[in-house]
Amino acid sequence: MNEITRANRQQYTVVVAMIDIDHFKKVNDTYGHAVGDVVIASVATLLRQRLRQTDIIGRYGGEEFLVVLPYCEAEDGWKKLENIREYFSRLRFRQGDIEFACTLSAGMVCSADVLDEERERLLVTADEALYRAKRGGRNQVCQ
Ligand SMILES: Nc1nc2c(ncn2[C@@H]2O[C@H](COP(=O)(O)OP(=O)(O)OP(=O)(O)O)[C@@H](O)[C@H]2O)c(=O)[nH]1
Repeated sequence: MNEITRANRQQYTVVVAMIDIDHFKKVNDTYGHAVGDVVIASVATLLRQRLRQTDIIGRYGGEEFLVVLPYCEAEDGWKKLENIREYFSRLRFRQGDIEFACTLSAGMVCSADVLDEERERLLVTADEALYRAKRGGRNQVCQ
């Protein structure tokens, strides 16, 4: 998490977000692992298309992504993630004649909104927000 350390040192705000496809096990179980992989790849493409080149996008485990947005305020970060969430929910995937849709949940935190001593654990805080998004019904961005 060099970017977070740098942001703390140089005092610019950074948004950290965890993004997770909803009920993904069901996608695999219903349509197969290969189709699941297509869904994961589409999230990666969407993130690359909708975020800046200087933003950091990483795959964090199976169907989970971690993004770090340097020089980004909470409001702006939330809007970007909400836009990605909305767009993804409107995508349609196919397996033969069957068409289906997926949703994703995201948890985010902005470094400006946490105490100094908590800046090192932005990832944990973002993960807690993701948990709230899941518990709150999924297909939403929580901070
Ligand atoms: N197709 C595919 N599946 C993967 C990959 N990595 C992990 N998975 C699957 O992703 C699923 C993750 O499911 P869970 O974490 O249990 O949660 P979920 O079904 O997404 O439900 P919620 O996160 O609670 O909405 C598991 O079934 C994994 O096998 C991958 O690279 N490709």
